[in-house]
Amino acid sequence: MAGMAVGCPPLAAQDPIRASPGRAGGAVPMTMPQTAPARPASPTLRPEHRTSPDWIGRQAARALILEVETWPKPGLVSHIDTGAHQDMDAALLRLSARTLEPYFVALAEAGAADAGMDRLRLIGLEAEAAMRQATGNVNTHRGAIFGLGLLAAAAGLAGACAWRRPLGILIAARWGGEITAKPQEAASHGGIVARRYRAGGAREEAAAGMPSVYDVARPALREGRRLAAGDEEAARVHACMALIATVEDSNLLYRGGIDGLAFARAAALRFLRDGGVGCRHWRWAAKAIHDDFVARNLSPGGCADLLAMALFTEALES
Ligand SMILES: CC(C)(COP(=O)(O)OP(=O)(O)OC[C@H]1O[C@@H](n2cnc3c(N)ncnc32)[C@H](O)[C@@H]1O)[C@@H](O)C(=O)NCCC(=O)NCCS
Ligand SMILES: Nc1ncnc2c1ncn2[C@@H]1O[C@H](COP(=O)(O)OP(=O)(O)OP(=O)(O)O)[C@@H](O)[C@H]1O
Repeated sequence: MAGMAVGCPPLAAQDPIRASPGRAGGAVPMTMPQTAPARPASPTLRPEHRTSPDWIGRQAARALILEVETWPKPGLVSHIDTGAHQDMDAALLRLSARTLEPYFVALAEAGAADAGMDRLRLIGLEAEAAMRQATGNVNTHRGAIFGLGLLAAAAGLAGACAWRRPLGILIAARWGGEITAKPQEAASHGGIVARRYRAGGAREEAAAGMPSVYDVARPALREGRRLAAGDEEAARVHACMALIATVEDSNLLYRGGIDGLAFARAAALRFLRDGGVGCRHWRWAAKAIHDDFVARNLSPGGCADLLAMALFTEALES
């Protein structure tokens, strides 16, 4: 794969995270940089054998399963309970993750061949169809297919052209313009929310290079490990709360409107301000927030996806 004649996209003249279409309204400039980007210099990718499409696909499925095996995540499905969801449980999410693995492999291969967004979208739609077939038409991972799928494609492209900077920056530089140019779906829940609240959702996050993954979830995972003496599940809960406190999650907006989003953010922020997973009784504090979300039928599915994406990028970037 490393020998393939694929040219990496030139770096954006400005940091695509700060100057992305989603954030600043302009197209990502595809010229060589004059100055170093603002994001901290690169996590280098792992050795070549660990960037093969098969390995990338396995890591994507593993990240989805790790996300499920995390409790308490406010309103979300886990191995302990189904949160604010009537139509899915942990077993269905695990089945969905396993079903999607070959599609993540295909996306990594397509990325390695420098495919454009049209090709990636076709594979993404096939993955959605396979997910619905396997789950009896339940939307277990639509948002995750999109975000993790783009990261898998970026990992494939990065391996093919020795890209040594974050995968999110590669997404913004290679596919950000095409993601922004595609009209928003009218009938999807994300589309309805985008019109009603001018919320950018999953597409804006991706076109901006996944800032919530790199600037929120990854630092929170590290902080969670420090606070909870290396307890990985605690670190994932800490990162989930950090995401809920900041992300404009279209699932929260669809189910709870502006008030639901504000309630969710305030609860997560209070948890973090009280010490997060460094607090002695953190699990019960998180469980109380989980119960409040369930009582209000709130579920931050976008934050769950972003947590999985953070775990995936940790596995691929050292
Ligand atoms: C862009 C997508 C996510 C459509 O989303 P849309 O905004 O129309 O809304 P929809 O309700 O279907 O899904 C939104 C999902 O995104 C996630 N999400 C919500 N808010 C956010 C956020 N702020 N950041 C990231 N993800 C979020 C949630 O899981 C949510 O369920 C995607 O499903 C799509 O276009 N699929 C077609 C296939 C494709 O293009 N694939 C690309 C290559 S993999
Ligand atoms: N553990 C999880 N629990 C719940 N949702 C998750 C989880 N992990 C990821 N998600 C994301 O949440 C989305 C599903 O959320 P949800 O069921 O709230 O949305 P919906 O199907 O648009 O609408 P509805 O509100 O009618 O159920 C999926 O696209 C998926 O990517």
